[in-house]
Amino acid sequence: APLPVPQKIVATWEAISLGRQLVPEYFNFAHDVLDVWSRLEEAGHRPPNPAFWWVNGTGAEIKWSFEELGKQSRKAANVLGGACGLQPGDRMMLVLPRLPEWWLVSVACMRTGTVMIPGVTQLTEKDLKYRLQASRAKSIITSDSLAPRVDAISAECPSLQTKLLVSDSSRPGWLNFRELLREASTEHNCMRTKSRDPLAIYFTSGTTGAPKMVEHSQSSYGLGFVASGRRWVALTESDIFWNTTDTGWVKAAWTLFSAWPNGSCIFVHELPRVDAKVILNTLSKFPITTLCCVPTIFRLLVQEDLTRYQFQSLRHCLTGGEALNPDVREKWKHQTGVELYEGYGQSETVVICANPKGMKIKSGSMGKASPPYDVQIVDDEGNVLPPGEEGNVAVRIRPTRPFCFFNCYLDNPEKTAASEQGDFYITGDRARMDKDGYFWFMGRNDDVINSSSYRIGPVEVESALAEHPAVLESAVVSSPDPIRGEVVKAFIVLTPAYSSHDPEALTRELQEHVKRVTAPYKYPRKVAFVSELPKTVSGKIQRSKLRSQEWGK
Ligand SMILES: Nc1ncnc2c1ncn2[C@@H]1O[C@H](COP(=O)(O)OP(=O)(O)OP(=O)(O)O)[C@@H](O)[C@H]1O
Repeated sequence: APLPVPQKIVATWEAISLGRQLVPEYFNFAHDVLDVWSRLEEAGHRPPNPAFWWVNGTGAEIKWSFEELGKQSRKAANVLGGACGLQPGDRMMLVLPRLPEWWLVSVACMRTGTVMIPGVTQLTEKDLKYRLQASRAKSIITSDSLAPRVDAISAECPSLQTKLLVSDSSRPGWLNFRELLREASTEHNCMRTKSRDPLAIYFTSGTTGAPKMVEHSQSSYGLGFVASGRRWVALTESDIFWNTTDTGWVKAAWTLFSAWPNGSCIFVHELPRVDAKVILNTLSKFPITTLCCVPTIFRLLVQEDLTRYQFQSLRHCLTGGEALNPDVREKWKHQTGVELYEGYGQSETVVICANPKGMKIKSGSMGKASPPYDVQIVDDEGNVLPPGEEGNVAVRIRPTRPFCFFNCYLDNPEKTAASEQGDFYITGDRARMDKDGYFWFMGRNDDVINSSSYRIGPVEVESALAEHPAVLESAVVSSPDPIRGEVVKAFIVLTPAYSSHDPEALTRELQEHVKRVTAPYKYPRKVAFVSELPKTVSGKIQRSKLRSQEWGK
């Protein structure tokens, strides 16, 4: 029997996403995906759930169908092309809290061919100046809290022509986006972009040297997540997908490009700060079917009494961005009945490894290579290593560079070249692959500890510590030692129940515990109890900060 219309259309995108069908020469996500869903919705091919659902936790709510999203984003496109004076190919910084305007402006950028540069709202004046200068952005859109920081540096950013404010009040020198949007026309002709045209630029977090600009194309993002959205995120047109990520992080784009091609609803909570109870209450109150959070948040959630909540619609959970400790996955699954599916990727890529729904999970593994990527473990010369051996996680880019891959590090051919070795792109992460094709993350290259010629991955030690009831979370790094050169040191945040225990006795107990659950040489010879761990805005543990502190550099 012929497939119903939406399934047939999505199947075509999925085939492209999997590398089984050629990427079309022209592609624009707004025109070729969102406007198509608008028509499918109108023809009754979609349940009546919204395409976008935003709440702020204090009663305000916004729901848009694909039709309404189309209308609002065409208005927004007219603001960018009109008052804002943006031409196709111009760049715009997009730094907003989790406000509906972030999604509107993202789509408006697609409609006008504007290259968006998302950033997090924690950017300082210095960060903003660096980003505006390096990217030569013509425009920036932000909210009240960041506007003064932009004003302080905008004179030093000669390319910056317009500043757009998302606010109910006005500010001298700024265009008011909400006012302009109200008056804008709903008629707009979508720009006909080529698949290879730039769509977005992301600044890496710059843990090593100045942040680099990662450029993605209309198709790398626009079509690169359809298959993983279907298989790993397991989305269909009746799903409601909540990812708690900050808008400035690639995960917000991953969510957009996974959910909307599959006809799913993107759910957003403004979440001014991460609060476990707010997250759990939101999951109870709204018919969210699919949840994605970084492991840090799941670590917080499993500390709560989850049996007090009823998640009526929740059926699929995901995590990624850093390693998931098996203990956290088990606790979540045990208390909610819902499995936690881990994925792995980078700003430079789409999903590199994942645990698609239904695949057997090996606890502690980040899953198998996600097609169309050919993922291998290679040595420093780019030679493929056999199963079981530790090496660099690498994605094959020769003879064929996957379409769903970054174009380059902008204005930085040396860095682009340095990220390649033989036929591969080198991620900078260390792992091994087992004979069944599952990948086991060890750590970032720089985070791996060399102690008395043993190589120790921090994640394994942290996961061992996580199994002990005293440990809320931990970061394991190398620390100098006069005899061994370097040793394992664990920075540990205790659970409330253990916070007043005798630190020396607890240190010994935790050391014995690690010796019992992993190879004894991996145990932390040094232990420090701390009240919190340094983290990036996206919630990742910054081991490099602790390491520099240990080594005094
Ligand atoms: N499931 C996972 N398990 C372990 N690590 C992960 C996982 N998912 C992502 N990561 C880590 O996150 C990295 C990608 O993160 P991202 O591209 O956001 O930039 P970043 O590494 O935080 O920034 P920068 O490259 O500037 O340091 C991966 O290379 C890996 O180290």
